[in-house]
Amino acid sequence: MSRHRVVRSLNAADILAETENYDYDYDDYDDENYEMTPEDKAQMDKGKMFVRNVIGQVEGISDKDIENALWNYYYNTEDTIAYLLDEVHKSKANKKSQKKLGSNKTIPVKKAGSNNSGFAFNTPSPDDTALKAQRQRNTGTLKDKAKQDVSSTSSNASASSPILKTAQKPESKEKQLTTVLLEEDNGAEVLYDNNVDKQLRFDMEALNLNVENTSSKKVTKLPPKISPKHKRINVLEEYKKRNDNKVALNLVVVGHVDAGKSTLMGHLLYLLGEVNEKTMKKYERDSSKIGKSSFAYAWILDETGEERARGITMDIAITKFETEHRRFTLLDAPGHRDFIPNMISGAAQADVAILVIDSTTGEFEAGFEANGQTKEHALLVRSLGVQQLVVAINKLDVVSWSQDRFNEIITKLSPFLNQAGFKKDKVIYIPCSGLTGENLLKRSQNILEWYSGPTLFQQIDKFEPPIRLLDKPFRLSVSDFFKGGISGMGGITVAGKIEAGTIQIGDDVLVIPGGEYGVIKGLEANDESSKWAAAGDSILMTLSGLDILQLKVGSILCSVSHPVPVTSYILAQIVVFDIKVPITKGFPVILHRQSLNEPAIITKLVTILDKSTGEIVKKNPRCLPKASSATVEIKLTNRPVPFETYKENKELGRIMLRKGGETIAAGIIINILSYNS
Ligand SMILES: Nc1nc2c(ncn2[C@@H]2O[C@H](COP(=O)(O)OP(=O)(O)OP(=O)(O)O)[C@@H](O)[C@H]2O)c(=O)[nH]1
Repeated sequence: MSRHRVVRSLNAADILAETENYDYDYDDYDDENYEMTPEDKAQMDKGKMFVRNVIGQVEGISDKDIENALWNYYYNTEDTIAYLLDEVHKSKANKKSQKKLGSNKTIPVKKAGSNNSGFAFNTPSPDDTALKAQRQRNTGTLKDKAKQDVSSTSSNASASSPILKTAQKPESKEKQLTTVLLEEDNGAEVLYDNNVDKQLRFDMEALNLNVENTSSKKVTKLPPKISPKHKRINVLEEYKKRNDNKVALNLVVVGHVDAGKSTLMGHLLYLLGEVNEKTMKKYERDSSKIGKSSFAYAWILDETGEERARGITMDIAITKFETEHRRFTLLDAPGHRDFIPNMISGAAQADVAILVIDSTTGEFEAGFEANGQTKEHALLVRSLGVQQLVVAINKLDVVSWSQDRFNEIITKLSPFLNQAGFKKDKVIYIPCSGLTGENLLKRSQNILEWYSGPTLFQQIDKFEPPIRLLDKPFRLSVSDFFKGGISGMGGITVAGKIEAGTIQIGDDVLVIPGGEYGVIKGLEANDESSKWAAAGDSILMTLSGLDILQLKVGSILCSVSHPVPVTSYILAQIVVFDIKVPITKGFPVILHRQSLNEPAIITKLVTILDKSTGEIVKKNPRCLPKASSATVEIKLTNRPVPFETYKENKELGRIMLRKGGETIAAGIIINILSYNS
């Protein structure tokens, strides 16, 4: 049973009816000379900051435009954002169509008579009027006079807007959408969209923004219309059907350089029949021609010429495979320290991980010491939210399948992994050889005497299903993008993993920063053509109506009705890694969040915390030593970017701090501190 309580069902017509019964003269209202109350001013300032923060510096939207839109929408930031973005979008579309027609003239627009603030609604639609009236009622500025003539107000629809240089048609009544506004018991607002049968949560308190009083009476605009060409899909139902069949998981393979990650996974894919004999023979032939025959299996995943020639993985390779109960998207990460940013971007997409250890004498030790990648990778995947780990103790063929060596490695590794935050029962050690293929799919004869546990294949089939943020607003961190669409269609294609929410063909998505939106024309989820996708899916999405210059790796695509805030100033709780020099105020770092990496400065050391209890041990410390836990203020130095708190979104709320090629700390965003102008 739903725990939501219907507060009120409203549509624009209802509000109009209500307004008609209210006695006032709309023309009598003097917008220009209206004195703002201190409350008005405070609301205006907060709202302006929030709106600017969300849309960023969009060309054509001045502070004055924001103020006027806020004023007209009674400080409702969601409606204001939707309106402003819509206007810019329409303006661009109009410019484009004028170009197509070979005309560079803009359609003349009549000037607004009564508003010289530089901005006016082009077409005060009936609901604008109603809201205005509602505001006037609430501020007590209306004179008790004649009834408003709605039709005359609507026909007086030729005001101009500086952000919209072309003519606009009034929106027809049929197009006005109905929203049922629901209120959650905890005070969070839930918008229930009748048309798409989907719930979207929006809890501004969780963002600590406290921007506006959430009124159960306000009318909220829905996301832009859905193309009638596409029948709406009940994505949650489809998701359930898909997962009833086999649970989908993103698996990252990490470990020190040359530990054998690509060989191990390449060989497993071959044994599973994912690579045919002919291709495998070709890889064997070609790799031996360049004197790298031992890399034949690695070539299944290392596809570029440079990777094959150098014998190292440089970027994340993505492949799919299935076990009896799981459907995996495999992310093979580079081990070399130069490519850690790529590794982070891959690991950020992962639910579970395989940590590959080279058991060869001296090699395990090299990977495990201070500047080896075994420790760093383990810390990184844990900090990025991975809780379940399979440790593949690899290359055991080189050490004669020694049980002693296997145990020695576990003895050294296990305390470290516990310290890094992996629970004992979530870490499983598997002896194997990626080169000979033993204990990958079938039990090795060489370990029968001392090992009776599962093979690698059996163990990964036991990974527990992850918790997906399906009921949160849509979020995707852009990991790549290119011109051209899926299967030859036009547009721009964006790649990334959906961190929260669901989408389907026909939906509009907003790019933050920038505030442009595009319409989803095509989708590929986990390498398969699809009409929908949900949190956890690695997708390709073809968008139309979007300028490619608006996209950047690390940008967030989000739901139009629930944009992600943009800021360059955050409060984070971090765990400091094994660093040589303590962190001090003013420390420059590179901040990583999914595929995003941005220069930043630690501007304030706020507290040192007790690692186990989280209690404050010291306020305003002068430095943060290695292995400490602390809260710090961080400021991005280049540009503001979209951030969400960990409380709001566990996936987007995690960060990583690196300096001089080393990861120095990882943590979570606990507050968004201020907004950028
Ligand atoms: N003897 C033996 N050699 C192995 C085994 N696994 C991998 N190798 C060899 O180790 C070398 C490196 O293997 P890769 O699979 O490229 O290692 P990687 O960890 O993917 O390398 P990066 O991604 O570049 O860090 C190759 O020569 C492999 O043949 C194994 O189980 N036994």
